[in-house]
Amino acid sequence: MSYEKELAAAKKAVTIASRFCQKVQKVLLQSDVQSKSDKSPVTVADYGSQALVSYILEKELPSESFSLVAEEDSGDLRNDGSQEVLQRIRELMNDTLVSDGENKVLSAEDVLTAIDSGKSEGGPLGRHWVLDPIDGTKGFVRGDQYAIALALLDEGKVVLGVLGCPNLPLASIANTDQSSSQNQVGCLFYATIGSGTYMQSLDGSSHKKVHVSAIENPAEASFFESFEAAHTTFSLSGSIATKLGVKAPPVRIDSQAKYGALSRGDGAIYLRFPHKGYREKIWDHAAGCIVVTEAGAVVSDAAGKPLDFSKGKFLDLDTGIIVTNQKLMSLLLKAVQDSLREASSPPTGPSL
Ligand SMILES: Nc1ncnc2c1ncn2[C@@H]1O[C@H](COP(=O)(O)O)[C@@H](OP(=O)(O)O)[C@H]1O
Ligand SMILES: [Mg+2]
Ligand SMILES: [Mg+2]
Ligand SMILES: [Mg+2]
Repeated sequence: MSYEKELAAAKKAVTIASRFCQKVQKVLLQSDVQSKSDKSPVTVADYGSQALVSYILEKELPSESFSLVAEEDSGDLRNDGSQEVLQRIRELMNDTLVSDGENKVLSAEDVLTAIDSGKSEGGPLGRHWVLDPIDGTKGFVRGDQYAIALALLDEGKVVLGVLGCPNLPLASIANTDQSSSQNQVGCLFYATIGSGTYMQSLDGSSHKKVHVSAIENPAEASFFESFEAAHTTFSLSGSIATKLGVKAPPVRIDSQAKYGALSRGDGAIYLRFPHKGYREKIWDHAAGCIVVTEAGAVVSDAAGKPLDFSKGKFLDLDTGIIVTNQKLMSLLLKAVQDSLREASSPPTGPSL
């Protein structure tokens, strides 16, 4: 099955959305950042990116029935107090569309309609686009890493992924300070099922096939995890790394840029252990998962089961997500299960 048309449309959509987000990050105002009902942040860029990706996909693939599962919805933008924010999104988006040669000026209603195309629930049948318009909004607001993550689900399987990482240097971030200024920044990773993973610069100048690290000795491995302590359990990943014999300190960056960095071998392991009660959403992992899998990695939950994207908006998984290459996975799984067992059994004090 070829997904050429869909890949071309997805790359165009993510590239335009990435350029839009780069522009907005430079001029982001405090008033551009809102807080959603779940207390998580959302910005004019999250909304604008979702509207742009939805608009471009529908324009580039007119014939197909369009189903999009996306993180944001227009609810908060439709209430009276949000007219100014909506206008700002519209102006910022139209600037981008004009500078990208798209001869279309969107109205406020067009913006709301485009955002709301993302209301699909996904599921095991048919085709669904899966979009996180800005993954790592906290990183985006902080001026650090974030990603535009777009995937295609076909009959419940992720078959295509495009990951725009506007702030990720083209050079490895293995252990250097990823904000080092001399590097060109802005990467686009893409993969289709069975065809490998490629990385290009956002401006399309450089382009190469990438592969995950082939490290077999954990002592040489480094691992990636969230920047945000609220999103993962640092003590658990630390214990796993120690059991594995990993010497390097963790590389902590926001968003699915971690999957992109792993796909090109910047690190060998990704550990994600959300705190109790958190349910992972498919848009936080679909694109990253195929990008790193097609580059040679294994992605599983803490029980070693592959992630299942066919169950709607949520990933129902065991405890956390672990990623590494084929050679290290059995060692990693054992370290994970030993650490989880230790964490769940209370420390045995001296017998009284
Ligand atoms: N308590 C929590 N545990 C795990 N992930 C969480 C979380 N709260 C939010 N997230 C998710 O973590 C994503 C960012 O991933 P990372 O931690 O790798 O930077 C956020 O995506 P958004 O920024 O799109 O909302 C959000 O969906
Ligand atoms: Mg969010
Ligand atoms: Mg996200
Ligand atoms: Mg998001």
